[in-house]
Amino acid sequence: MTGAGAAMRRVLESRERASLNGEQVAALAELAQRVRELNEAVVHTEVGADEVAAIRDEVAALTARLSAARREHPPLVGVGEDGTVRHLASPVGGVLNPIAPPVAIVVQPDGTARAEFTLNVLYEGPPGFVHGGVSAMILDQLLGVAASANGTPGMTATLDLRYRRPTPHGVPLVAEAKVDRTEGRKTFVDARIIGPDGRTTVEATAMFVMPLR
Ligand SMILES: CCCCC/C=C\C/C=C\C/C=C\C/C=C\CCCC(=O)SCCNC(=O)CCNC(=O)[C@H](O)C(C)(C)COP(=O)(O)OP(=O)(O)OC[C@H]1O[C@@H](n2cnc3c(N)ncnc32)[C@H](O)[C@@H]1OP(=O)(O)O
Repeated sequence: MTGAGAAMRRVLESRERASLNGEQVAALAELAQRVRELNEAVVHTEVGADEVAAIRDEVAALTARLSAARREHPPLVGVGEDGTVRHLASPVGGVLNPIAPPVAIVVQPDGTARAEFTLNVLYEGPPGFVHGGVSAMILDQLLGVAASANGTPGMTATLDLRYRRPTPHGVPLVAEAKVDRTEGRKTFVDARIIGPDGRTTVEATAMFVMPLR
């Protein structure tokens, strides 16, 4: 394992996060997906007030059932040789996190972190378009994964964004990030979101700094 990977492992282990097996992850991921659908249905519903009240009580009862046995911290899965870790409850693409937009990041052989995804109305800012903070969050994650895949993970120290044109929701988007260079504990990464017409909507550059301990 690289020094960076070992450092990441120490950071993660110090937080005493549980690991789940594949079957447990799959079952909880399906639950999270149903809750994601519930979230969207809440935003769009036009059912009457009595039905809203009845559903509210049913949801509260389900929350109570799930809370009958609780972990202190959300679980994580696996730390790879390159220092990467699958953060199951990540707010970006975390399969167990019902508020996470469905952004599955794949690292390509040349080190580019890439994701294809469609955002629904839950992530809307200006009507018809993605909230700028959501774009920033997705790019931060992608930038961080690229830094980790490079064997130089770190904390986001700077994140610069340029919103070139509005990012539409409800249509397929692509985001990609690639390490530009490293300088000691610092890793500089570039990223962008690309709209369905192939034009860049948001550009980002970030500097990640590996904490000393
Ligand atoms: C190894 C563990 C890394 C943890 C990774 C995180 C998550 C793990 C999970 C999954 C991994 C997979 C993918 C990644 C996923 C997502 C990415 C999202 C990441 C985040 O969501 S993360 C949250 C937001 N992020 C913070 O919460 C940072 C708070 N902050 C700090 O934790 C410290 O601030 C830190 C560590 C940044 C630096 O602390 P430090 O003590 O090591 O720094 P120090 O002073 O020694 O500086 C050393 C050199 O960096 C320069 N420098 C430092 N900071 C600078 C700045 N802001 N601007 C310009 N230059 C800066 C100095 O100027 C000096 O430069 P020079 O050497 O040239 O003089």
